[in-house]
Amino acid sequence: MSDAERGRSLVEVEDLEKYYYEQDSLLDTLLRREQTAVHAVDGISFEVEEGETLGLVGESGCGKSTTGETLLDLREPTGGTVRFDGEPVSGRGKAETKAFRKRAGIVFQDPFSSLNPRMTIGESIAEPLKVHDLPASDPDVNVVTDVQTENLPPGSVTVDAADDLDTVVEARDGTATVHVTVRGPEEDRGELAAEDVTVDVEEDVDTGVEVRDGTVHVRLSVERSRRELRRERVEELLDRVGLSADQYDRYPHEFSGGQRQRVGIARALAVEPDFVVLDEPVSALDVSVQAQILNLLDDLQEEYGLTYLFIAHDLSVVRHVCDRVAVMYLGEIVEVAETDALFEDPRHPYTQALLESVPRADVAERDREVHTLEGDVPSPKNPPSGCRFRTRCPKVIAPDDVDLSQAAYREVMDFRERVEGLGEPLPLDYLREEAADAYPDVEETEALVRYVREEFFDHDLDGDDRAAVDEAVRSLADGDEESAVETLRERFESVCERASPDLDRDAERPAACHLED
Ligand SMILES: Nc1ncnc2c1ncn2[C@@H]1O[C@H](COP(=O)(O)OP(=O)(O)OP(=O)(O)O)[C@@H](O)[C@H]1O
Repeated sequence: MSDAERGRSLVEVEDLEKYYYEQDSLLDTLLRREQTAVHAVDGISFEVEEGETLGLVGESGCGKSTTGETLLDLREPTGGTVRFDGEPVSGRGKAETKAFRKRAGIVFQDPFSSLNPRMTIGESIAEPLKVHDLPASDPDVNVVTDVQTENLPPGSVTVDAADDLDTVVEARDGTATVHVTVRGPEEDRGELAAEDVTVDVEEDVDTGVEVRDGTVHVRLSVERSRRELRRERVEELLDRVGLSADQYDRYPHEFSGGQRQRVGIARALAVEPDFVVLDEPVSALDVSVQAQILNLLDDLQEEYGLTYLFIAHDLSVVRHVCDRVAVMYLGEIVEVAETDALFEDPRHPYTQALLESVPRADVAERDREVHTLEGDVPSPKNPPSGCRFRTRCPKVIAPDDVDLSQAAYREVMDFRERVEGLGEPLPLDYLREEAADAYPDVEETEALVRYVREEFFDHDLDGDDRAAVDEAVRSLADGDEESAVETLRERFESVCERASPDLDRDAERPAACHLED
């Protein structure tokens, strides 16, 4: 979509936090220890503009689904606000919540587990219609008729349309127009009777004709029951999502993954929402089917003027679908950009690393050096200080007087983490034994110093860098962990661990990285 078409924020997220609390063990419960908070979403702000598709990407466990579910008021936020069309989504009354649920829906990754296996797919799609008592007439919609007459004198026809015709006639800009043609007999047979008149209506409405005093009175109405109307609506939806009306009575297990996802989409669209969270809608599907579903989502967006939040871990999917992309890491948004800008010039090292791991079709590109992301996302129970990506970042900023390659600096940082008890603990007794075996003629502590340097550092350390590491190992040998931590911190502490970089949303290219400061 063009920039001119976008602009108004439909969803506004401000400092949103969602923590999960879980007791670690039975012992914690018995001792009434304080619960550990899982910082799934930790202070994010962004907006989704009307009519756009905003991508939300990041590795598994970064908090994408939690964000989507909190946006839809399916989870209560721990802090911050979500506004939909200017109104806060949580803490509202029953009626307002119901009205919001009609306007905002979700498509899940796995349509099989989100569809009730005991319901036919028609029933599944009809369910939200039932909940919202639909189809129903909208009092704000004006029903009008567009009448053509044939073989009848001017002014001899009146057409009366019931107010609720908008339940079956699609409204555009607040008006539902019914197109009617009323025909009289080809030849004049004297006095006109109702049987001589035919009424054709383009839309699917019921008609009644009476002739009184030479005037034809046509009545347009909907005579079908709500149940019949629902079935019709579901059949239309099935057709619209690429299935067929006669599949209404089939069960989910009779469908392929792609077909089930089409059902999931029809179910989400049944109540004609404005906003849909697509939570990894194609991740569970074969690659060949993915494109079909993405095309369908695209067509439906165009047709119904939908706004999407598209959650994905796979950047390659996002590229062709999203107008803008927000990149999430460990509960935070680290970069937001227009899709093309993000792919052509990613600013945050995490975005760069995610892009590096996207497989390229291009043969020339396949040979390029790939720095895929190493390790896992750290636990959101105890996120790293400062920049959360720093423990895996290939561009951590060393202090000015530390002149080490990034690889050497990374080794120091990883070692420091272990000394600080954040990574895997150092097996000190084992290292002592190994050091004594390796250097039997060297004093015990000095042997450990040498051994640790050899074991943990592939890159050479010189001068003050080496002195700081050696000094820290001596402190460890003395059982003084605190001094070891302090010595290493004094020499090597990075701005990336000291301060959390902000995402300046007013910047031309917002990226929460100290390299952008
Ligand atoms: N109900 C819960 N209780 C406790 N922790 C939870 C709960 N739901 C999610 N989490 C944790 O919150 C973090 C964020 O999870 P979330 O599912 O939102 O991430 P995600 O980016 O969507 O990942 P995925 O793609 O794997 O779903 C994870 O560490 C997850 O383990």
